[in-house]
Amino acid sequence: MSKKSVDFFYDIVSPYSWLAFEVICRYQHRWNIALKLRPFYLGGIMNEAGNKPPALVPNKGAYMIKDVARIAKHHDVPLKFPKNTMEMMLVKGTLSAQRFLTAVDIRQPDLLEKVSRELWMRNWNRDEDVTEPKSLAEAAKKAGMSDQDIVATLSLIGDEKVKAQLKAVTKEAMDLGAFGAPMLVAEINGKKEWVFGSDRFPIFAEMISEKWEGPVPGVSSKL
Ligand SMILES: N[C@@H](CCC(=O)N[C@@H](CS)C(=O)NCC(=O)O)C(=O)O
Repeated sequence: MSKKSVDFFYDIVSPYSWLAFEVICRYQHRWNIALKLRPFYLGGIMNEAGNKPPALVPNKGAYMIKDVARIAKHHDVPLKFPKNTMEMMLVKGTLSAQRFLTAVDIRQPDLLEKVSRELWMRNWNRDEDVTEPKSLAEAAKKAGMSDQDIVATLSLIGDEKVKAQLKAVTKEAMDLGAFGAPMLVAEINGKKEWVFGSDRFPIFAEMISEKWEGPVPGVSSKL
């Protein structure tokens, strides 16, 4: 049976995207799916959709810190809030990181999963920078990219082709109706259907007729 295509739209600024990313990566070889990782720019989505980061509502922001910590534990993802989350999200941002991931997708798509994870480890585990070329290079190195490829990939960050691809992927999500991250998209009866959030896997599994076995498949207590 041919594999069902699943697209995962994410931005490493988003902690819920990291949780969903680890889950869909765990399932990519358990479900009959062809997973395509789609780095997009959440800042662009927020602007275009007229939305704003949930943490800007003070009570929601305070709840999110607890919520994300609980889900991270439940999902077995080593997520820790950085000291200055707002600065990381809103001042420093992730535009260059998302362009870097786009360049990785163009040059070495097989490394996209590992480089994405290393960038999340930087901003959502070790409270390290993800804006400087040196930081992106360190993440790529940890992900197994060669020094020569790192130089070539970094040089593409400002390239029109990379900027255009990031814009196109962001627009593709917008055209589907995006307002946030993460998004899981599948083609069902010839039509693209999607869910928003790291908490919609049971529904998504049902949509694509696959079995949901919890965020850490194989561990029954995490169902
Ligand atoms: N309930 C969702 C929440 C996901 C979420 O809040 N994502 C943020 C980015 S980290 C977002 O884009 N929110 C937009 C919104 O809530 O309108 C989950 O558990 O994953």
